Order: sequence, then structure tokens, then C-alpha cells
Amino acid sequence: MHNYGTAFLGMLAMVLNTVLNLAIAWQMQQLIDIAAGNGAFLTMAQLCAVFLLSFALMGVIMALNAYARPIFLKRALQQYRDYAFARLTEKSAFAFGREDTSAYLSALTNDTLSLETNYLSALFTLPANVLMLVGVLGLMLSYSPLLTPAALTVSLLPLGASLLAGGHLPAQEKRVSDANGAFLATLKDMLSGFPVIKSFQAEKEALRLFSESNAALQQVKCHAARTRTALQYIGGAAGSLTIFTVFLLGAALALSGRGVTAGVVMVFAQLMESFESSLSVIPQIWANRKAADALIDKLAAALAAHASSGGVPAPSVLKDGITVQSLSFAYNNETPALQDISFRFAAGGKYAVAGGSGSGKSTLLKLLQGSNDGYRGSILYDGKELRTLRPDSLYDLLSVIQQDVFIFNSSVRDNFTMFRDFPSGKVERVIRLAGLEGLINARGADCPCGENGNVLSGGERQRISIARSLLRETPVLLVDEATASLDPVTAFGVTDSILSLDGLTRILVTHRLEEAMLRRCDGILVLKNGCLEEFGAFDELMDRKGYFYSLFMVSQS
Ligand SMILES: Nc1ncnc2c1ncn2[C@@H]1O[C@H](COP(=O)(O)OP(=O)(O)OP(=O)(O)O)[C@@H](O)[C@H]1O
Repeated sequence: MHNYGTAFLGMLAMVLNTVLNLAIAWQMQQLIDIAAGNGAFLTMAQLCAVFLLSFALMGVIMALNAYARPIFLKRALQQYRDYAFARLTEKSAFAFGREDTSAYLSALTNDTLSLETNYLSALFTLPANVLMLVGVLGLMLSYSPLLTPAALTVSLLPLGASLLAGGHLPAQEKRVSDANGAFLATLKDMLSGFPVIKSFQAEKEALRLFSESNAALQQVKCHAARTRTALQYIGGAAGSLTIFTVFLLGAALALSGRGVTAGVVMVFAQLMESFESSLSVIPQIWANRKAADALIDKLAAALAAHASSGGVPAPSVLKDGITVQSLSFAYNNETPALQDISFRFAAGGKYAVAGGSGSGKSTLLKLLQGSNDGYRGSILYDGKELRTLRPDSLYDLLSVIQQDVFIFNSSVRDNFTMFRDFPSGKVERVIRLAGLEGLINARGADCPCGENGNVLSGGERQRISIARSLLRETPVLLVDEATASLDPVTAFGVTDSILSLDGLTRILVTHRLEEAMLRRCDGILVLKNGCLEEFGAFDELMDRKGYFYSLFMVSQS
């Protein structure tokens, strides 16, 4: 969607408007001099005809402007946002997980509005303003070469003042953007945590946090608005002073008989007004441009940070398996969550990861899915180190069913197909495997899920997440406590479906040590305080009567 045509038409309208303003100034001078009997280039009748033509041209300009400018702004901002979001989606989930999303919220809402009002709209008028300066200068010189240099000298005053004041704007605009990001982050927290706020009767504290953030935002906005207003007033006041001075000089020249007529003095005053407004607008546009650059740079820096850095494609089919060698990992340089772990999961196998609370089960699963590359040792998929794999190709190799399910504010079908089309046979099979039949038979696949699935039960949300992963048919399926929010019968059915799938490598993190499920696994990896304590089949581990045996016996009692 090119925007050059509309930009050209919009600017053409502004340029024509400038020409028209200059022509009207000239017509005014002719009119005054005809009335004063000084003699003019046109007769009264000709002048009236030119006036009518000018009004017709004004209509054309208005129509052109009304058509082109809104379309230009609509497309420009739409493209800006779409481009930024497309770049954002190129990031890996790991990279994005380390970032503060409020910066993007601000960049794509408040900052875009600021770009529209303060920069793009003003930029439209730039060629017209430059033309106005040149045109006015030409006309003034033709009327009085004597008065022109004096007028130009006085007009430098507002220009200098505006340039000085405009220098503060970029830093202020960036501060507004940062404060807006912080405000959105607070708002997001308050809305997501609303039930917690209510149940802990923390409304006052919530209001205090909200008010502080709101006040901080309004404060920096107020500073920026003050600078903008100062810029306008400085330009305006200095402009009036200039016009008054020129008027006085012109009157003195007219009275001393230096070839300056009353019409010329009047037109000079009018031209100076146009000259001044164009001259004062240019530093504002310049300052706004710098401010806009600061916002664009901020977004570009955020988009470039943690950008995915390429890599080799992940295997499309897992032939050998997953090999983990001397794996250690610590969050934020604290006590290691995993220490020196080595094991191998064969391709197509079913494995359970067990251990006490905080033993590192979820951390291991997160590392296997490439959510953090800050580990020591190696994680090999068919011999290829995870860190060297292209993040997007990794998503074709493995899918994850997590405890926390994100549900889009859309239909049940959209949520498990992730807005894509699949053959109906495949969809029906997955609905059955994930235990979604009950929900779909009762409400239909097109029933809305509400914001983050608020009209669904925890179990229904979980089943959607399971169907979502199964539909992708990736060679590896990672499952983190997926059945925790399901009732025992449904949980058993869903686990049974996952364990019955053919050709998939399945790794299930589990709290519930259910014998029937564990017996069907090819291996159980047992973690204790971040270390690999045991690894073997159910019977093997039970015969050993070690840590797993104790865990299992406790869970049964
Ligand atoms: N994002 C994080 N930042 C810092 N420490 C973390 C983070 N996530 C987990 N940990 C710590 O790492 C250790 C292992 O946590 P992990 O969630 O992997 O254990 P788990 O076995 O899955 O526990 P549970 O069964 O209770 O879910 C814990 O000590 C935990 O506090």
C-alpha cells in the first residue's frame, strides 16, 4: 500500500494554498491602490474576476486537502504499527520473555498518536511553508527593496527564540513515552490482579499506586505541553512585534515619499504575517521531527534488542533423540536450579520427569524448549545443539502444553486451531484426544471464550491448550503438569491419549505419581534439589527402593 500519491496530493494542496495566499495579498494591494487612486495593474472588473477565480481555487484546495491528508495519515500510521508489530513477531519467545512489554504498548499507542499530531500532520505543511518564505521574499523585494532587508532582520528574532526553546522537546517527548509505558504497566497489573486486590481488600493501595503512576505521567506530559505552548507563544509574540516594526518603517517611508504606497504598506504587513507564521512553524516542525526521531529510535532499539540471531534449522523429524550432557543452570546467578545433569531420551519414547517441589522439573522443561540459552553443558536434538538452532524452526520440532494457558478473546475453535484451517478429520480426532467433546457438544466450537477464557473453567482452558498442541503434530511434545486442573477421570483420559499417540517423543512433568501412567513410560527422570537422582523404568526404580520409591510411597499414603 503505497502512500506517495496521497502525500503528493496533500502537499500539492498546501503548496497551492500558499500560492493562493500570495495571490490574495497581491489582489489586496491592487484593491487598496485602486481605491486610493494610486493606479493599479488591474481594473476593478478584472480584479473582481480574479477574486472569484481565487475563491474557486480555494474550494479545489479544500477538497484536495480533505481527501488526501486523512488517507495519508491513516496509511502512514497503519503501516508504522503493522511494520513494528511484524518486527516484534520475529523475536523468539525467549527473547520476548526477557523484555518489558509496556514499552511496546506505549510505542504502539501513545507514541503513535504523538507522531500523528506533532510530526506527520505538521510535516505536510513543510514544502508550503518553505514556498511561502520564498514567495513572500520575492513579492516584498518587488514592492520595496528598501523595506525588505529591515523586515528580514527583525524577523530573525522569533526564529532564534523558537530554535532555543525547541531543543528541549525530544528529551521531553521520550520522557512522556517512558512514563506512558510505566503507566500502562501499572494499569495492566491492576486489571489482571483485580480479583486479588478485591479479596485482599487492597483497593486503597491499588488506587495509591495507580494515582502515583497517573500523576507521574501527567507531570511529564504537562512539561512537554508547556514547551510546545511556549514555542507557539514565543513565535507569535515575536511575530507581532516584527509586523508592528515593519508597519512603522513602511509608514515612515510612505510619508517621506520613497515610492511606497498605502497599498504596499498594507500588503507588506500582511506578507510579513505570512512570513512570520511560516518562519515560526519551521523550527516547530524541526523540533517535532527530532522528538519523533527519539520515539522512532526508542522503538527501533526495543525491536533490535534480543532479536533472534539466525542459526541452523532444527531437525524436522527426530530420529535419534534428545541428549543432555552436564547441564547446569541458575536463574539470576543464584543457587543453581539444575546441576550437572546428563541423560538421553530416545526418539519416539515416553518419559516422565518427577521430583519434589522446586526440584527443577519445570526449569528442565523450559530449557528443553529453548526458553533460555544461559545454561552450561549441552542439549542436543539429534546431535544438534539447541543454542545453534533457528528459533522459528524449533517451534516445528516441539510443542508445549503448559500449566498456564493463554486463551485469546475469540471462539473455542480459533483458540485450538490458532486461527488456522485444518482438515475436519484431524480437528475431530484432536477434539476427542484432548477431551474437548463435552464442551463443543454443549456450546459449539464457535462459542466465545471471553477475555483470557474467563467464561471457561480451568479444565476447559487446559483441554483447549492440549488440543492446540496436539493439532500441530510436532515430533516432540513437552507437557508441564497439563492435567493439574482436570478432574481425575478427565486427567486420566487426557494422559492416556497423550501416551497412546504414536511416533512422538513425549516428556511429561508430573506431580501426581500415578502408577498406571508411570508404568507406561519408557523412563522416569527423578530430580532432587536440581540434581539427577535416578533415571529408569517404574519397576526398576521401585526395586531400587531409593528416592523415587520414597516419593511414590508417600504419594500413595
Ligand atoms: N523465574 C525464576 N526466577 C528465579 N528462580 C526461579 C524461577 N523459576 C524457578 N525458580 C527457582 O528454581 C528452582 C526450581 O524451580 P522449578 O519451577 O523448576 O521447580 P519444579 O520442580 O518445577 O517445582 P514445582 O513442582 O513446585 O512446580 C526453585 O528453587 C525456584 O524457586
